Amino acid sequence: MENALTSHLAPLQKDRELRCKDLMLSPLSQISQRIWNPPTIMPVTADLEQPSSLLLLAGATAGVVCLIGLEEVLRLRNKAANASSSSVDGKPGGRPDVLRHVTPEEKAKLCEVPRVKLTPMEAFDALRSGKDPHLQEKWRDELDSDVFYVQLPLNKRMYFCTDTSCWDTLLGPDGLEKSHVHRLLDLFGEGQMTRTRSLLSRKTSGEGWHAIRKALAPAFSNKTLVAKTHIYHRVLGSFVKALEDAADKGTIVNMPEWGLRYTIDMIGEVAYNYKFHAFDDERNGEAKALLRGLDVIFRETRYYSTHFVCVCVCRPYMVWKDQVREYYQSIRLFRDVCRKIYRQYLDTPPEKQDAASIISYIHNNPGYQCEFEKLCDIYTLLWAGHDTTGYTISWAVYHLSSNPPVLKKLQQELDAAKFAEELPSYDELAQLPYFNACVKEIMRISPVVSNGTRRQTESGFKVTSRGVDYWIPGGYQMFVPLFARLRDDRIWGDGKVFRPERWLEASEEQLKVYNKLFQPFSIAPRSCIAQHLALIEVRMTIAALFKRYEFEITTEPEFFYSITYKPRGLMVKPIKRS
Ligand code: HEM
Repeated sequence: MENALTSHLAPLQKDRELRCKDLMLSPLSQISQRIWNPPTIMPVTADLEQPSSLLLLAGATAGVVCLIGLEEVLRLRNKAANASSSSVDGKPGGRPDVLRHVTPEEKAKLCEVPRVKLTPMEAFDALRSGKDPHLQEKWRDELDSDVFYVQLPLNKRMYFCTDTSCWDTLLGPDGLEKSHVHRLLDLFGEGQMTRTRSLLSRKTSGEGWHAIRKALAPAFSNKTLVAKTHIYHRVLGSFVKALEDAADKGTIVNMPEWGLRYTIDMIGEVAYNYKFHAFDDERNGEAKALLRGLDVIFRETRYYSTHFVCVCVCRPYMVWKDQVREYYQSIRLFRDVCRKIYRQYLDTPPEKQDAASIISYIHNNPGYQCEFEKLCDIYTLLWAGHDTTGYTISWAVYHLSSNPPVLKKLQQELDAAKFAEELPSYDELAQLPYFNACVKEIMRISPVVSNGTRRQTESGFKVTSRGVDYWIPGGYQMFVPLFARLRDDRIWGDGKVFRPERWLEASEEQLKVYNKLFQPFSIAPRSCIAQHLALIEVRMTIAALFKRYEFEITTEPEFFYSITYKPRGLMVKPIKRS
């Protein structure tokens, strides 16, 4: 792993300094990058026998202690402020006014949220390991409550609300803000202690999110995306060809890995006109190194969920851990590849730039304050744009291959359909009811963004669930897991069973309820900006794969959660259909 990463880093790093000057226009960003960009500071490679390294380590330790203390002081201050601001007559700042209209008298009558019966260390381990993606469902059933919290070490808590009726209140336009975790620590460390953040992590109000999203929206409209069908077909064509070779040779395929190779190719071309050549054995070194690197990043990023400040500050000093070195190498590789993508775009003469590509919309977006902010969204879209779709395709292979009667029915429909070209178009697929029911069912039972994202309880507020009024204190992280909504037996009857027929058999009334609750892309205003892109890609791919192949599962997957929900280790043998 290290060799693969290092060999791809070396050439990219050659003109790194130059590009940093070029792209990070803000001097503040440059300075903070240098100070806080862990790969460039000493400790990761520190020679512990050098007195200077020891001094640095001692200084860093003192810094960590101060930061943890500072964080706690800020939390307590926030708590005190919330206690006084939770009245109707106060004029509190921030957004969730709807949530906080509770008088002190009312507050006294509210119930305390039940705590998950785990010690802080047990809760930390359970969340960090990612081995049980259905934890929140389990905790909900154990406590018989849709609102609960886990206590974590260092006096931290995470709140969860699995009640679907609270969804609009918590995530809707007047709902909770994005978590302050993102303010300190954006994905891949780029936002660490800097003012830069990505579309995914900006607060809904006051951080330019609205302007940026509005200017990016046309790039993700159905019309713009459907016009790129030739690109989807080209990339999908190489994936189908690779599977054909595997089928001819009887090769067993690691489906999640292949899914990600395919979707990184797709997002590279659709969004950035950049070719990763992930299925070309001669040229796929960069893509392979990048995907392995991202796997390392996600593994490490799990620690952020619980103790982000400690992790973000301490990790660079964990010199004895190989995985920490790998983590920073991977971040470096990821950043450098994104810079290369942006450089390639900037070097393209304007008349040859594709004005409808997502990178053009990023580059010409007046919402960003500097080039570095644009780069942050190039990272975000590259990551979010392949991981989610890649694992959805793997889930499709898993569910359809594990349910032969469903697969048979689906293939009958696909066989009967007439497609104008070899690969189907978006409009042609829209005409296939059973196929569309299968796609919905896959995304219902295995929503890749199963936890939603974290939100922040900026001030204390009231939540009513199952007729009980709870008081949620301010200053904590809150999760509104998608799983709970999409797999809840109280809504779906047999929520944990894969049954596409439910979408076709439901009465009109029932279907209305299902469609309202089926929100794998979350709800406005922070719903997925790329949902049309995701649906086009996922639909076309599922249709193309299952029209040609069947997949024999040779190794059952391990259900795993780390940022996204994954069927880890799913091995399949593609078999050509006669
Ligand atoms: C099956 C595929 C996908 C699923 C299930 C999915 C799901 C989601 C969900 C649930 C959110 C909301 C997170 C929150 O509550 O804060 C989200 C946001 C987002 N997604 Fe996706 N997504 C998918 C594909 C993609 C793709 C292909 C891209 C990029 C090309 C993308 C980019 C983003 C971005 C940038 C946001 C943040 C939007 C904002 O806050 O304004 N997603 N996605």
